Amino acid sequence: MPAESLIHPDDLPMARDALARYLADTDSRYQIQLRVTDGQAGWVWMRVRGRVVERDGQGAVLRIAGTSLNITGTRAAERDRKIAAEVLRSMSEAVAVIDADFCFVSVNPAFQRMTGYSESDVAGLNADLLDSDQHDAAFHAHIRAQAARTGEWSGELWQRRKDGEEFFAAVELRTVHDADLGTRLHVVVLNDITQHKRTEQELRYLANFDTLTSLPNRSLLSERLSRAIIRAQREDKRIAVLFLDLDRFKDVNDSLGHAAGDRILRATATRLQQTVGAHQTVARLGGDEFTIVIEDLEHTHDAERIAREIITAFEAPLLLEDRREITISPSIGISLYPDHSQVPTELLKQADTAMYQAKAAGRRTFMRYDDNMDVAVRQRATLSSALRKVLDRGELRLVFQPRLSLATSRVTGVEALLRWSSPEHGDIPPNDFIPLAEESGLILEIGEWVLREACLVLGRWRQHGLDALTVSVNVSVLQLLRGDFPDVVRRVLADTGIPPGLLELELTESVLMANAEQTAAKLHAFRQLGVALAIDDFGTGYSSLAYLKRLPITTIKIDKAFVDGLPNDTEDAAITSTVIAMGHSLGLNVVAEGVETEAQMRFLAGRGCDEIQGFWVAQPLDALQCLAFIRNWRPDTPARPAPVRVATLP
Ligand SMILES: Nc1nc2c(ncn2[C@@H]2O[C@H](COP(=O)(O)O[C@H]3[C@@H](O)[C@H](n4cnc5c(=O)[nH]c(N)nc54)O[C@@H]3COP(=O)(O)O)[C@@H](O)[C@H]2O)c(=O)[nH]1
Repeated sequence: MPAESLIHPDDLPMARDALARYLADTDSRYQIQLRVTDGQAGWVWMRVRGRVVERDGQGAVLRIAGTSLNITGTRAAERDRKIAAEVLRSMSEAVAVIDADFCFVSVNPAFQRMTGYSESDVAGLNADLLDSDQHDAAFHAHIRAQAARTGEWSGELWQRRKDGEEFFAAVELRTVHDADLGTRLHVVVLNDITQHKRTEQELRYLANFDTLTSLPNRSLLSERLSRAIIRAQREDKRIAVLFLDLDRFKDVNDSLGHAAGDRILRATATRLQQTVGAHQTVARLGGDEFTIVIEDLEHTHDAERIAREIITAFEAPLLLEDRREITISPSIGISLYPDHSQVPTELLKQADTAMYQAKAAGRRTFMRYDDNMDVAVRQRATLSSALRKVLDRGELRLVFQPRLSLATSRVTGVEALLRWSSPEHGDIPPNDFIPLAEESGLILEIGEWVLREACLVLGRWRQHGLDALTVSVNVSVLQLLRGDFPDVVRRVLADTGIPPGLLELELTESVLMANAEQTAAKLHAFRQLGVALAIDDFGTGYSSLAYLKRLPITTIKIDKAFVDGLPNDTEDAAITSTVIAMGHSLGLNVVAEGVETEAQMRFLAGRGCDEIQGFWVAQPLDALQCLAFIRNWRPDTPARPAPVRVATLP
């Protein structure tokens, strides 16, 4: 027993107490651990053991003998072991100690939480029970070989839990030498990073794919196009970039609602991928714009063939997820590597430009890029901005083309046709500026002006006694789908005093068919007003007889394209005869457009066509000329007077 002066003051009470208890026979042996000064600066831990070696006659202790052992080193090692065990126990990372044969020696609680295996489950078993099938045997063998050779391995790999579920783990393996066992042990630390990996994958997906259609987005498209160009350069191949935009998608979206719009976009994505095949890149750039990259082109006309196939594929209605069917057509622009550019962004821009030209050419078609298109695009932009000022500057006017009844030889009505005479750009044909007005939405304002002006002119003519004359006004799809067009018509009729039965609205066949459901309601509203409804350009769309029957149409106007070949072209003759018969069977009035010759007129009269319109009767005339024409017209004139021509744009 060391002298009390040498014992650490904190340990002295415990040492005294232990001695007292031993002497009182409470404890059978005397054994304590305490700090004792070594006489220098520090303290050493001693294990002190003692026992009574001499007593007096009354049994009182006279002498205790014992041993003191310096245990400073052992206590430090013990403390380190305890700390290490506690650290292992409380770690969130799973730790497994495995032997040189890769069999488990011990695992910590986090290992059990992560893998489902407790220490007793795995003790002595090979660590390959965690191997997942996501990696092949060679991969696992490689890790073990490296661990055995270098004493370390770190990386990420799939592991399998006790319940079979797989998890993605970040693994650190270090080999340590166990002096006690005289062997090498591998300490393996595992971190479950499955969630992290999923988030990373989701972020990568979001950065590269369009969430609505699951197609590659603009960023992945650019990457793929760049890679395709490198491949094509190496293999001396061609690439086509097809830029596709759905015709009038905005109107459909606005009228059917955005949920339906989303369904259309998804169905479009599927139709496109099915048409071009899974190996070609179909991407969505946003809105209703899609891009297709066709690799390994043999000939440039292969790109056009594919564009044609896409347009044909869209002739069949898209079946939406809610089982609704909708027909929508695409316009496609094509650019080619290396013919047009070798730069991805340029190719995309050129295909986009060509797509706009396809739209301008009447939609539902494709165009191959050429350098002149850039000039055309600039011209369109200039015209577009000039168009914004037409109404304020009074640059618009109407011309009127008479319509003749074949039964009575009387002029029954006129079609109002819009003209734009710009001081800067000259006379611009409606086929050039109406699509621009539709794109910008200006057609709503312009269309209302046309309607009001046509009714005002008819009102003036009625004062000259032409009180049975009708006026037809062309209506753009945008007017029909957007806003309150039936209210606009009602208001204009009320303001101008025109009886509703004298107004006819002309709608093109493709407009009616592509937006059948939404337009039907509006058409019924017009019919309730008493306004007549004509299908313009009949035969150029895809309307079915059954469908026509369901629409409250009053007139069919046979497109000029079918009249042109009359009377000799057998196909045109058959088509016009059928349309006339079909129209009559549905109780409709049939008008033939673009009649230019007497022979055409006689053929149509022979087939019972009700009315004709065209240069043979008269070109479109300004209001005064037209009034004069109608008033001078003699139904009983045996020989028709020479057709009226105007010097300016018809
Ligand atoms: N939404 C609106 N569209 C309009 C309006 N005004 C015209 N248009 C549409 O523009 C297209 C071109 O029209 P236009 O250049 O006026 O041509 C018309 C006639 O001039 C022409 N026509 C008539 N008869 C003959 C003929 O015998 N030969 C011949 N070569 N051309 C002829 O046809 C056009 C008539 O078109 P349609 O409407 O189909 O009856 C045209 O699509 C117009 O609809 C407007 O105010 N709003």
